[in-house]
Amino acid sequence: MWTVRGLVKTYPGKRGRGSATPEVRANDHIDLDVRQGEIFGLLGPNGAGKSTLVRQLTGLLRPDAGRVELYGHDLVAHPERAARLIGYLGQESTALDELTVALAAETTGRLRGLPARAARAERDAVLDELGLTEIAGRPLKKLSGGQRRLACFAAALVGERPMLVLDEPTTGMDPVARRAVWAAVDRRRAEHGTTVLLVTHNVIEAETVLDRVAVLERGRIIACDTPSGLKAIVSDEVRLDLVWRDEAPLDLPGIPELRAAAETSGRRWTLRLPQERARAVVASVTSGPAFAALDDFTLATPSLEDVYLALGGRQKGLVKA
Ligand SMILES: Nc1ncnc2c1ncn2[C@@H]1O[C@H](COP(=O)(O)OP(=O)(O)OP(=O)(O)O)[C@@H](O)[C@H]1O
Repeated sequence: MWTVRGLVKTYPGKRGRGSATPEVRANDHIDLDVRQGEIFGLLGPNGAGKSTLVRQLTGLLRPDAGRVELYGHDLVAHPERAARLIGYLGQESTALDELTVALAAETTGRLRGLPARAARAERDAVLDELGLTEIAGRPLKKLSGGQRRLACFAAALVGERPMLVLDEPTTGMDPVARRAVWAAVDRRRAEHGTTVLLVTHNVIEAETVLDRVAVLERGRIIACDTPSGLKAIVSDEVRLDLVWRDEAPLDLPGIPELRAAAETSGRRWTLRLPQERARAVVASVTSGPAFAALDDFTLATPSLEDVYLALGGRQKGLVKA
């Protein structure tokens, strides 16, 4: 339904004495197929090229090379057609900031071709659905970050589109607002077969809501599958976190070897180990003198972040809760 082939985007470098910047290949031959009715995710660290990809898929940025087709429309040749097919929630909301929550939703509906009465009816229904009725009269710029994000999401829903593109929709939201977002997405999927493309850093959310996910790293897709299919890559591994009370007891046998294998952050050591080995390590640090130096430990099954690292992802901080 959404077909992307060989998409390339390079931002030119800047010349300048002492401040020259090199060109950036933000998308490097991307191929992608998003299917009708699925929630498809783009996961990757800062600067991986997610927003650049999304802006090309929505007709907002022209690719240097490649094809983007949505419902048979060529969006590279006809980017203006994207607006009729896609409800887009970008990272910034500046265009709506001066408006009240109600007016932002209503105006979006009108811009999408709804008659005045229908735009008002949809506005009221969406604000009610998302629990925004009480703050409907307040300007977006006077709301908290999470409230503003929810209001922009509400506006993106008015004037129903078959495709929703959401760039980090739940950033800054509390759990109640997050749940409202995912319930609204689910409802549209069940009632209208809406397809969703979701950009996220949040691996926990990704594992919960996505049908399939593409992992981006420096402009390339390094893996694409269901969350459980991706996790099968590292299924024999577990993550062991050790938190030391004070200094780690490096004088004890085995501890220096653990440190060499661990990713360390202050008193916390994170190890990704085969299950057998993890069991042996837990047995050794929870008995004898090492235990006295240990403050806490946790064993966890792999997350998409572990998959990202196993695939050769280099940047820490994929997770942004
Ligand atoms: N307008 C621009 N001009 C020059 N370089 C850009 C521009 N926009 C993005 N880039 C660069 O292109 C690369 C990809 O950026 P992009 O915003 O697509 O990444 P992202 O995965 O969406 O990151 P984030 O998670 O931080 O939003 C980065 O190296 C970024 O610095």
